[in-house]
Amino acid sequence: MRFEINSKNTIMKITVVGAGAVGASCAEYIAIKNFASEVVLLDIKEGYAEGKAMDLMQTASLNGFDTKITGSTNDYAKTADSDIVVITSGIPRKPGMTREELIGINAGIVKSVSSSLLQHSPNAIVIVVSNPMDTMTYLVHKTTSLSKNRIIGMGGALDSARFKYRLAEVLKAPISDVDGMVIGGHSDTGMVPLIGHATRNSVKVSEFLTQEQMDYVVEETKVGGATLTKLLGTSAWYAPGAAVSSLVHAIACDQKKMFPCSTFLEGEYGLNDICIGVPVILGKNGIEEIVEIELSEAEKAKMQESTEGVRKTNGLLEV
Ligand SMILES: NC(=O)C1=CN([C@@H]2O[C@H](COP(=O)(O)OP(=O)(O)OC[C@H]3O[C@@H](n4cnc5c(N)ncnc54)[C@H](O)[C@@H]3O)[C@@H](O)[C@H]2O)C=CC1
Ligand SMILES: O=C([O-])CC(=O)C(=O)O
Repeated sequence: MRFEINSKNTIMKITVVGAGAVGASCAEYIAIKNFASEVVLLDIKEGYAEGKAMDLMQTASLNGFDTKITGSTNDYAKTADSDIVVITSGIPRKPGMTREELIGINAGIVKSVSSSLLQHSPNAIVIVVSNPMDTMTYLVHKTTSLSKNRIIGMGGALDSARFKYRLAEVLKAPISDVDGMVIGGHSDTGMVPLIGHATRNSVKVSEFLTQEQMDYVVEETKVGGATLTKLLGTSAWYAPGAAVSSLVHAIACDQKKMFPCSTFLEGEYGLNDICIGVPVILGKNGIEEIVEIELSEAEKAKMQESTEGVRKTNGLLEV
């Protein structure tokens, strides 16, 4: 075995619920990064997770990983003692839909899945992916007894990756040259790409780009998921899977990396009783710190607007 040694110096078990497009992509990236001993894929569809796990395991000798991937049809006993659990179960949107429209079906799924997972892994760190993600993260917060540092919503890591893709496009620069972050709600209107903070090799992008180019980057970033949904007929999975695997890696290997994640706020950014995307430090304890950065008045106003959108969706929950 040649696993990267994680912080606990132990082996890591990770469960991914939902063996669909995002869940399988996430499992694949986790395996390829070779830091986990075991990934359990679980799905409600008979044989589906077992099939995906077998297919992925048959890439192991080709891709050079030792992570063991197993599948389970709704048997949570097989997920017992997971260190990290990822919830991707639920329906994706179709072209023309918003993420918020998924709440009716996905809230029930996320509530029952998180409860089943925690019965077998009461100390797990939970990463919520199912949409509408900020509201599903809030739901897990409200319906489980997990401490807030162990409940993490994935959206900002993906949105930031799309932001960097668009920045690189207009800058005509390699993506490795650009840096930028998206905070706020994970929705078509609620994302707040921090264009004023974005850089190319530490130089603000405003030095290179016109206002029109920066507006283009911001708008394309916000509708990044909708653009792909229109092209694919369902929502994206490669970048979402890669984004989740980056969060899992940061936690499993105690990397103390900063990502924008949806987290329960208690006064940070002047906000309370909401899960929304802000920069956090991820390590072995999950969210180890919420980082409060200085926002401009315009950014604060956008964050406020985003908050109102998330609260409206939270209001549809029956908790
Ligand atoms: N937060 C984010 O950045 C992103 C979120 N998403 C969301 O992730 C979710 C999954 O998307 P896809 O993988 O594309 O969908 P998919 O339809 O390919 O896969 C979902 C899987 O969940 C399973 N499932 C449904 N109910 C279940 C239950 N009760 N227990 C276990 N498994 C169950 C289904 O059988 C299916 O295999 C969607 O809600 C989507 O909107 C997708 C991309 C990015
Ligand atoms: O667009 C969607 O519905 C799925 C998602 O959250 C994303 O890809 O950002």
